Amino acid sequence: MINFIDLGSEIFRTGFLLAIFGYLLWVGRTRRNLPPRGWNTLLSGFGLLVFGSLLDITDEFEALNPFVIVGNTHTQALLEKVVIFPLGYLLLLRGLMRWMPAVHGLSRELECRKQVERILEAIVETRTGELKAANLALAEEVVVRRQAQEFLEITRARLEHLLTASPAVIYCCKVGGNYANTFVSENVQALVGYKPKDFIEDSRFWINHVHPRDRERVVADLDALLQRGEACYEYRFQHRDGSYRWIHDELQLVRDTEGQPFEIVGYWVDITHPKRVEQTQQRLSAILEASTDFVGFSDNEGIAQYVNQAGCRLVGMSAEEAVGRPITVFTPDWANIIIQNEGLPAAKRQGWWRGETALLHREGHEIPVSQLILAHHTSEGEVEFFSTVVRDISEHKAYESQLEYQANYDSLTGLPNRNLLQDRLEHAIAHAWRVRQGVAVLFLDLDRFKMVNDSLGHDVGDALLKAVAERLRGCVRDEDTISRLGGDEFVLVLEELRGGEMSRLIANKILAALQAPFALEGQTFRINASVGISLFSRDGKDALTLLKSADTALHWAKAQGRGCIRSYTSEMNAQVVERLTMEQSLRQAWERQEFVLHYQPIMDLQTGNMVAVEALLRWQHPRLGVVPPAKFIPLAEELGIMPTVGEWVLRTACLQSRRWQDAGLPMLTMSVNLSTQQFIQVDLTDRVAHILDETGLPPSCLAIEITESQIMQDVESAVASLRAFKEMKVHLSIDDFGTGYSSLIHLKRFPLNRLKIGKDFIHDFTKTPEDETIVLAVISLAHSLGLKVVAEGVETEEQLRFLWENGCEEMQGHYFSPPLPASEMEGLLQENRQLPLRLAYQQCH
Ligand SMILES: Nc1nc2c(ncn2[C@@H]2O[C@H](COP(=O)(O)O[C@H]3[C@@H](O)[C@H](n4cnc5c(=O)[nH]c(N)nc54)O[C@@H]3COP(=O)(O)O)[C@@H](O)[C@H]2O)c(=O)[nH]1
Repeated sequence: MINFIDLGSEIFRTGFLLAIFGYLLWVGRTRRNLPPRGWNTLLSGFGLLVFGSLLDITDEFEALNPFVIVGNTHTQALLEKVVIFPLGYLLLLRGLMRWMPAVHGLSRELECRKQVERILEAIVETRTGELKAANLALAEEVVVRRQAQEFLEITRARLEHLLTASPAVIYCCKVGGNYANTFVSENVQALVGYKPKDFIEDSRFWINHVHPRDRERVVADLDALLQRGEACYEYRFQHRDGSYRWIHDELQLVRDTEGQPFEIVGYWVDITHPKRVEQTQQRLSAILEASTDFVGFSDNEGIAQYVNQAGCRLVGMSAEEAVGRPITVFTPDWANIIIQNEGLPAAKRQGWWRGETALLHREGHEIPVSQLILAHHTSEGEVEFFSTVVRDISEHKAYESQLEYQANYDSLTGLPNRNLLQDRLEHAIAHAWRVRQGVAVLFLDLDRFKMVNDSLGHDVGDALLKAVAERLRGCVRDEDTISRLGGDEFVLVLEELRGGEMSRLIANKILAALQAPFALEGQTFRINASVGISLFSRDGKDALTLLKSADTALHWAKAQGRGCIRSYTSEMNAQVVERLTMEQSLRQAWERQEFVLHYQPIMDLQTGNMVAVEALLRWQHPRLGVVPPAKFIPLAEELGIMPTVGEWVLRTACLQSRRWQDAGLPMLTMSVNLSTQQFIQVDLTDRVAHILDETGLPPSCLAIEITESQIMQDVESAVASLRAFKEMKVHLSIDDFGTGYSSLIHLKRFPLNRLKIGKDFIHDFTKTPEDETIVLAVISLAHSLGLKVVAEGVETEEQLRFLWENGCEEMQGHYFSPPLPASEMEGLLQENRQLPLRLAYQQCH
């Protein structure tokens, strides 16, 4: 039986040995990594001991024998005890002995290592200290760096904000070519409406948006940049919305390390507004400089800060001379007083002042000006400076005074005209009220002035008016007013008059002065004048009434004859009323067909036959009866209705003549008078031709009568008209010959047929030798010009005989027949009555 306790003890012993063995192996090899010195011996010792132990075990446990190589014998036991165990122990000892130095070395090495470790630990400790210090420094540096980083971040963010908010757009671009952008800051969008990528993606984007007119210059400047290294210029850039913005572009060339141009960096700023302001200022400045007005401004101390060119010219200084001077040097003293006392206070108060002052040229002469002063205030309400616009009104003033003169004075005589007369008269009346003295108004009209004008020409007429004005000046005091109203009408206002008689005395003095002959333009002649007088306050209390009264008195004076003086009386007004009534009735007469024609025969003094009939106008007034033409034709002329009436006369007379011819009555010449207004019609001959054509009267059956004065008004056109009539075969007669002033030279040029001697000469020639002489002279003159003579107004046989004896060809007058209505004239024609020439013959034979 197996003794399990012993077996266990043996196994334990063996296990223990194996453990020791294993440990030693482990220490030797693994821990110390030493060469296995003594190990084999040691293991052999152990091996033998183990083997010996196994043999012991087999002794105890026979069952194990088969597994033991050596059987359990005494020899074997001996061997076991003597060889195996001692050898085992010896080997074990030897192994240990060999192993000890290694262990000792190992321990020394261990000690060394420990020392090294200690040194290392010291070093580590030192280093750790250093590292700790370094770490600390590092930590501090990290903190600093972090702070720097944060600062950088903040700065970057700030810069970004600044860049976004900045009006300047930062950009980079390539050098040369199209200068394509490589970078454009975001804020470009605010500048021109485009995004940075628009600039970067299209290499021509920037240059294509530069204004075409600026492009060439900009590229040239950029090219120049390569030489200088920097540039700064302005150009227009097209905004996305199509408009152009002014850009200020400032840029620099960046070179690479080798000094070669690398890129351009710069910035764009929108200067559209300042540019506009600048342009506006330039334009304003150009306008100011181009202005013809003095424009300037001064500080509130009154020192000139700016004077434009026109201003400098007006005061005769250069801009350098003018600026810096007190503005008072530009104006005369009297104007400075106005400006200081009135202009500047008003400008300070209400912002502006306008008035008429003057500029003082450095040479001393004054220039009348219209001046505007403006006060410019600070936001605090203080006057900052004054500006002024001054306009030269010399021409205006001259024109104004010329106008004033024209408005108040008669240009021919230099006398006050109606306007100034009215003014002076009003003053005179006002003064008369105060001093309780009289004022007289003398209305003067030259007699037969029209005749002088018409016959001697307008130059003589004008010279006469001037001479009359001069003589009038000599008749009154300087304080009295002499005025010319127009034509030959003069009005005198006599002031401080004592009694109405004085006015008559002066009127007489005037008439006497005018009666002296006038020698003008080579002609000497006399004239007369008529005067109407009105007195303040008897004949009127205001200017208008006094003038009216004097005018009425003048009419009365003229009605009395030449060279009369009449003072106004209230009865005279009735005449004026009559005239007004007449005017009104005359206007209505035409509409009411109140005009008729009477016909007066013109007889041949040789045969006694009727050769012509004169058509004479009559007005059949419903209340006044037949009004003779002398009473209404001048008024009709004044009212301007005479051309219409005259045309009616012509048509009616031609028609009547044609009817008599058609009725088989003798074919006589129809003589028709033309009024002055008719005669000056430019288409007169056409009108007459048209009426002849219309009525069917042969032109040779019409005679036209015109007066000398009508012809002399415009000789050349009269000659033209008369020649045209002559060509039409119309007869022409000069009416009332001898009463006008026709020039014999002109008379020759007129293609006339007859001269009619005015009835005034015929009337009187039997009593007045002068008139007889005139009649004979006219007959002789007419004959010498190859013209027939018609004597008008023949009333007596004596007159008839005289005319017959002296070769007058024809007569017209009550002796044979007064003017007759058409029906009576027709009877006369039918009767074919002849002029009884018996008496004349009897006398002769
Ligand atoms: N433009 C026009 N003028 C006209 C027209 N009709 C007339 N007149 C002109 O008016 C003036 C006055 O004319 P009237 O009062 O008709 O006088 C004429 C005769 O009636 C008058 N006469 C004739 N014979 C005698 C006489 O023996 N004694 C006398 N006292 N008077 C007489 O003479 C005037 C003749 O006219 P005229 O030959 O033309 O001179 C007068 O000047 C007319 O021209 C008209 O239609 N248009």
